[in-house]
Amino acid sequence: MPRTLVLASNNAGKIKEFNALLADIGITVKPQGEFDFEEAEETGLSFIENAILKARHACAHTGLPALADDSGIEVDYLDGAPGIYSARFAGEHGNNEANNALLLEKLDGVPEAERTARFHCVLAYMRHQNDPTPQVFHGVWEGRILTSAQGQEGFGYDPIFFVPEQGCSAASLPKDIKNQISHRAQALQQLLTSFEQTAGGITL
Ligand SMILES: O=P(O)(O)OP(=O)(O)OP(=O)(O)OC[C@H]1O[C@@H](n2cnc3c(O)ncnc32)[C@H](O)[C@@H]1O
Ligand SMILES: [Mg+2]
Repeated sequence: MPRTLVLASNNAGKIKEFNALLADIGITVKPQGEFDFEEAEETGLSFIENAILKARHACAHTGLPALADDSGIEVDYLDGAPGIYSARFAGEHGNNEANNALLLEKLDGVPEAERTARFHCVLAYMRHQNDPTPQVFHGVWEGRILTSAQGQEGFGYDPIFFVPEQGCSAASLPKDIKNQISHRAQALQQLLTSFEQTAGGITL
């Protein structure tokens, strides 16, 4: 089990969720923003490629094991878009308001049954920059796109992502509930199970 790892993300919402999810397992999580290096160019054409690329970049710049998360929302009516481009869907990286407004606009008038969508979270764990066996975990959270924003919790597309099994938007969920059922929670649970199952966990 690594003692310290660098979280290869600059997304404040993700960092908050990872800190909550990894709090009591004795791992010190250092967001990459605490180090002084430029973030990786996300040139991959899939969540997996981007997650591996971000993890390897963070390992190379810190010498620490790295955990990266590449995630996004896949909307069936848009043939899977915005997908890996979720962070910059409306053109400006991280402008959640613009991203959500554009998604609502593109689905204007689309009936409920055709508004299905899912969040993907791919985690890549790397022991070092030349790790030949990065561990990859993939969580998927099914839902649909609302016609207007609901709720104040979470981040990104949460206010317009309806979670059928909860009967509300992801942004209306208490943090601890989202952290039990989300795409990120599912992927992280797979990682923690793999740590436990590997003899003595993944070593530094
Ligand atoms: O690459 P890093 O530094 O981790 O930060 P980022 O925000 O660029 O992250 P991604 O490239 O993985 O893009 C993910 C986008 O998908 C959205 N997203 C991911 N997880 C989400 C969640 O749990 N709830 C709502 N939106 C989410 C969010 O808008 C992010 O901007
Ligand atoms: Mg990104």
